[in-house]
Amino acid sequence: MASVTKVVLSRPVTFVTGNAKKLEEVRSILGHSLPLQSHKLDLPELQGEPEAISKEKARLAAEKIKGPVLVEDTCLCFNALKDLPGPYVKWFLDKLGNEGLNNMLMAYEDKSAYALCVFSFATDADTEPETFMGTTEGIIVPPRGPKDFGWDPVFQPDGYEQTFAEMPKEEKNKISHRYRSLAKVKSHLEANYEFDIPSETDANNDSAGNDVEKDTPKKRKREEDDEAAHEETKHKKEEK
Ligand SMILES: O=c1[nH]c(=O)c2ncn([C@@H]3O[C@H](COP(=O)(O)OP(=O)(O)OP(=O)(O)O)[C@@H](O)[C@H]3O)c2[nH]1
Ligand SMILES: [Mg+2]
Repeated sequence: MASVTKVVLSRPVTFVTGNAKKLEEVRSILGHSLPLQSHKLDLPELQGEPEAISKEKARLAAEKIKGPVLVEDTCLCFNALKDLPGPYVKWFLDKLGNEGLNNMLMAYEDKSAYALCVFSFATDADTEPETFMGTTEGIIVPPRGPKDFGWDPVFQPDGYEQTFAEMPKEEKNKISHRYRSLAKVKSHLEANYEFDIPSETDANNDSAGNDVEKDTPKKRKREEDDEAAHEETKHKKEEK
């Protein structure tokens, strides 16, 4: 059997996103299977097909981080609307809310939709990013469940009675578009790359000198506390 020469990476992969909820799911899906750190940055996004948007995000992220990066772009596609809002769901959700997403399908009998996650991995800014797609099929329903993550309250995956928002997180993370895409990322990286990371301290900074914080238990705990405090304030506001 021909043996595959693996590419050696001397830095952890930096997951670049401006979305704390995505990061939370990525961490819990990947666990410690991959040396991963995060960098909070809301990257500019092209208009176009999901794969092209995700790839361009990876190029921009790799330019900024100057090391191996992982990014993702998430779409929510309504079959009756020929896959719209797709990659533009963020803006539809911002302007119209979950009720508005429902109303968009009012004129159609077909409420079916799919969630699509397109991860892109790039070792550096000059190498073509590799993309990995994962989808979960479902239907769009009136909002049910906690409102702490995007359109989760209106997406009910096929074969389930609960919306993504109503499901325990562990359940969503076993069937989600993000899980399915990350499973491909993980097996591709395991098969083609190996990590040889020099020292603990070096890994705390990327080669561009950005302060990229390592994913330590202490960091996670702090972020969980921040998140909990944020949620508590949000709920108090909503109760008023
Ligand atoms: O209910 C949800 N369940 C999910 O599993 C999920 N994943 C993403 N989203 C939302 O869909 C839009 C994607 O836009 P998006 O991919 O550009 O993300 P973003 O701009 O928030 O982060 P990033 O681009 O910095 O990574 C944004 O509104 C996200 O909040 C989700 N909502
Ligand atoms: Mg975005």
